[in-house]
Amino acid sequence: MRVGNPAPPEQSVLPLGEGDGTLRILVLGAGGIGGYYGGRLAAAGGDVTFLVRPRRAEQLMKDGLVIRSPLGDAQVPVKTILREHVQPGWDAIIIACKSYDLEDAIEAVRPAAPGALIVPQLNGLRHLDTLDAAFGAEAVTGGVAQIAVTLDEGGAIRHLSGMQGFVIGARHPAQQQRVAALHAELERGGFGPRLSDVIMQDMWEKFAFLCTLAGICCLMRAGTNVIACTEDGAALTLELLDTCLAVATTAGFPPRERFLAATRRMLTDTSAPFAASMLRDLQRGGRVEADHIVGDMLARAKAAGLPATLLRAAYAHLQVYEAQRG
Ligand SMILES: NC(=O)C1=CN([C@@H]2O[C@H](COP(=O)(O)OP(=O)(O)OC[C@H]3O[C@@H](n4cnc5c(N)ncnc54)[C@H](OP(=O)(O)O)[C@@H]3O)[C@@H](O)[C@H]2O)C=CC1
Ligand SMILES: CC(C)(CO)C(=O)C(=O)O
Repeated sequence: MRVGNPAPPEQSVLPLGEGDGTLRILVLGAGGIGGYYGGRLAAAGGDVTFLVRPRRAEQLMKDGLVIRSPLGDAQVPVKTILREHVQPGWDAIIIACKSYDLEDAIEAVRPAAPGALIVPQLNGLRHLDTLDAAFGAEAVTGGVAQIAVTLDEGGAIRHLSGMQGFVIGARHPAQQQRVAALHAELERGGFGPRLSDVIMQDMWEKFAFLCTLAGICCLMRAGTNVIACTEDGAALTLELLDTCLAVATTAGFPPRERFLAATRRMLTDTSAPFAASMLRDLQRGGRVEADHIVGDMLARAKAAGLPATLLRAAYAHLQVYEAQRG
């Protein structure tokens, strides 16, 4: 791994393409998701620049991007840029912020967007509509992150398990070639990106799984392994999953058998700690993506006339948390 001090943010951005076929990738946010995948790609020699805010830029300049992972640690000097210096000239822009920061993130990347694929890696679905409205549906790909990561207080990315899945796929025929080229470039990062030809199916399945996980973990303030040890914990978790899957099915994305079996097993496994990133955010008193995940699923359930008692309870619980947080 390369280690050292990168150039100051203002000086660190290269002008348009270097002509060697390497794709120029801008990553919005060097938190858990952006930092992990962008960091892995940068460590492997990819042309990655992080669009960050001043505090994170200073941290990255001082320490480089630090990854602590059971799959191998890394400390990588990375290029950063502040929003006031952003210009066009990117092949892809990976959006890796929380949903509540999306509007601001859109304004930050807007000058970089002409000609670039917009590659969101947020959980949920509703961000696709927001990004389509901002950049045009032909620019915005689908994406799923299958990983558990968190940014620690010192600015290091903590990878919490050996899982590191990254799925991308075209949502529009006009994107297909460029998405395939981006996938090939991401392979350099060593995290095994998967190119999906059914990305909306993948996104719906992840949405249903995550909404169940976040909903039940936050409601019970515990991981699914603890919940599943109680008298009704596993049954309640699977009931919530059924509601989310009914919403997905109504939207035209019934779950595939393999997903269903694996998800049921994972959500009721008592052998190893497992919790949603939303529970970690809540336990440290931070903001949560309640509206984007649980609220959105509930709105869709209501619109479809589906019974959703547990989903309503989970969302009410998160809204109470947010109200008390102030
Ligand atoms: N963490 C996980 O395990 C997983 C997360 N996800 C999803 O990925 C998405 C991102 O989550 P995660 O990486 O955990 O979140 P983090 O909070 O760790 O990282 C988000 C980063 O985005 C940065 N950011 C936000 N707005 C801007 C902006 N305008 N300009 C520059 N930087 C900005 C924040 O910067 P700053 O530090 O300055 O606030 C922050 O560092 C979420 O939708 C989440 O649900 C999906 C799978 C797993
Ligand atoms: C469930 C998990 C870890 C899968 O990637 C996730 O997306 C999250 O906790 O936000």
